[in-house]
Amino acid sequence: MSEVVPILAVAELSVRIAGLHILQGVSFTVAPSGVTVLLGRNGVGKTTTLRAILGLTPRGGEVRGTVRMGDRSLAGEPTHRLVRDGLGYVPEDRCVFAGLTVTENLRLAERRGGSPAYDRVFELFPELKRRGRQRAGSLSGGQQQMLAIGRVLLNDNRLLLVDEPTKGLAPKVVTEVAEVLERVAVAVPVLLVEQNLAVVRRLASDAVVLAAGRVAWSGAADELLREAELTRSLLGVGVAGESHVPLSTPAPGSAALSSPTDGSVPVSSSSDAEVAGR
Ligand SMILES: Nc1ncnc2c1ncn2[C@@H]1O[C@H](COP(=O)(O)OP(=O)(O)OP(=O)(O)O)[C@@H](O)[C@H]1O
Repeated sequence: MSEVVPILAVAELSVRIAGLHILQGVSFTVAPSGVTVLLGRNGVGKTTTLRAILGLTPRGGEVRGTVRMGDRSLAGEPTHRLVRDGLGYVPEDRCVFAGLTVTENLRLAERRGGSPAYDRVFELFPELKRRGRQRAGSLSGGQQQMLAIGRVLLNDNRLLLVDEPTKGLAPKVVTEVAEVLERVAVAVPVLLVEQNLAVVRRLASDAVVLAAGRVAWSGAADELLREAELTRSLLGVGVAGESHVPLSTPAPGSAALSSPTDGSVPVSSSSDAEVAGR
């Protein structure tokens, strides 16, 4: 059987910011299709990993290691070039332009665009078409998330990096976002940071778990989710038969200061399967 060539290969990635050694030799690959999920307790460095891949480490930060997309090294490449060449990014805080309309937000993001691209986005998100003249700042959190995802889909992507798209959203909207990502991932591989294990269960084929600045586990997502003890030890949560799946316990030794009750905790529900629409 021929070996699957990853779309992205991260090797020995180390990031130091403000004296903190946040990533300490992280290595993993992203499959050329489907969803690879990056997991870990709060503050272990999931966002830092995505941002390092994109060349968005803050000024003064130190990045070591290699990142390759296909046969190309991404190290030292400016972010705008990576994006132009097909690395799409949906950031955690969505970053829509609040004072601009939905249509203006989409226009700003478009590199190639054209009506087929808009048709594709509006087919996935009919609401964006209906709300074209509404200011993005007045959209609900779920609608802003749809705009953030729709915006990146206006362009041709080889890989999408999506950071906690369901954070802070109501269960029904979590389901809608999961459905959209499922459809998106048919065409484009996705590296997804996600805290909601019901969404992970629905979408992810592969999983990478970070702990204390390193990869603590990687493999098939269903294997991780099947092993309650493994999930508990890596993520601090139980899965099988449990009603909800918060991953909000800071990693031991992590520099995280984030609060488990800061509103960013993953959605809880009497049925996590229900939350993810399955
Ligand atoms: N610019 C920065 N300056 C100082 N510390 C930072 C900076 N960026 C990240 N950190 C610290 O690095 C650690 C990892 O942060 P990161 O946002 O990558 O974690 P995360 O796994 O995405 O967390 P969460 O699940 O809470 O979003 C945290 O302790 C954070 O406080």
